[in-house]
Amino acid sequence: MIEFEHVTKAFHGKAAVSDVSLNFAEGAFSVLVGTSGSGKSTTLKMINRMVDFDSGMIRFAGEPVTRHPVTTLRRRMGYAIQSIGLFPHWTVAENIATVPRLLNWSGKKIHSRVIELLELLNLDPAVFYQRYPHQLSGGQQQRVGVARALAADPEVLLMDEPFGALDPVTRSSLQQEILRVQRAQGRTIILVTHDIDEALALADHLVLMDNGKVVQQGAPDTLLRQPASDFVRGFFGDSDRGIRLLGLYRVKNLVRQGEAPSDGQPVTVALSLREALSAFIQQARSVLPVVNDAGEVVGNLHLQDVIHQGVTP
Ligand SMILES: Nc1ncnc2c1ncn2[C@@H]1O[C@H](COP(=O)(O)OP(=O)(O)OP(=O)(O)O)[C@@H](O)[C@H]1O
Repeated sequence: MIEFEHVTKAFHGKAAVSDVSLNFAEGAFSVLVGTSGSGKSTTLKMINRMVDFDSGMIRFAGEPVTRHPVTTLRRRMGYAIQSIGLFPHWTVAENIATVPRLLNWSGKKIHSRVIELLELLNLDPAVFYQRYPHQLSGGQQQRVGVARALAADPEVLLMDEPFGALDPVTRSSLQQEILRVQRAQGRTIILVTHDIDEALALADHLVLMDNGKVVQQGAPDTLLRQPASDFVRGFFGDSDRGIRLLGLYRVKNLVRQGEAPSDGQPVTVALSLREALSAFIQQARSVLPVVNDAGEVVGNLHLQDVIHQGVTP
């Protein structure tokens, strides 16, 4: 859906992005991670032409982005950033309605969409609808920024550290919400983050950048199991790779069915193996029963199977 071919961008003679070739597939959740100053934000901003590239080519839906009028691009691509850029003299509702208003939606449709998004992002409409940005906490402003980006149901969502100022609980629930939206509606999402665990939790397609270049890209599992260089290995923390791999798998992948249910507090099929490992340690057991979403016992989980799954070469 979005293709980079040998794209280069320099600021004041210094390359920020060098010879980057990438393909962001339709419906995929792509995540850019990397060291500070490695060119992630610049890469993102070149997609909706907030920054122009110097050489190479970027295509959106088969056409060079330079052939799409900037206004059209911005309507088709939602954009959410950490330092959120809400309009200070507009209420929360007006901010969220920015693009729907540009698209001439009816007042009624805009109102119901704003309510729906406030609820989605856990902001009580009765409290927040009429507030102004300066009356919100940083995390609430960020959520309004995400709501604004989602408002007109864009084909592509570009997000630059959108959850940066959130506490871990809100951050995790918003991550789940974005994943749900992406899976349910097949949205193409490209997200920049510093947070390795966030990147691993969200990405179908992970792009690791360093010094303006793509160092490795692929499924998270591939980057963890087959790091292309010592830099990649070090980036994911050599000693944490096994634990991080466990975060990519669910209990349901390893259930041993047909065994007599073990003693112990059950784990659920949807739990990550990383969380299941904590349950083994907390309960000082090597086998735990597994329950499905309806709470029925479906088999056992063995600690040795979990450990095996987290073994890296
Ligand atoms: N508008 C600009 N003017 C001059 N230099 C810039 C500009 N934007 C980015 N740069 C430089 O380009 C390089 C890449 O910056 P970019 O913001 O893309 O990196 P990043 O990977 O997103 O960094 P971070 O994770 O720290 O946000 C950096 O060296 C930065 O200083």
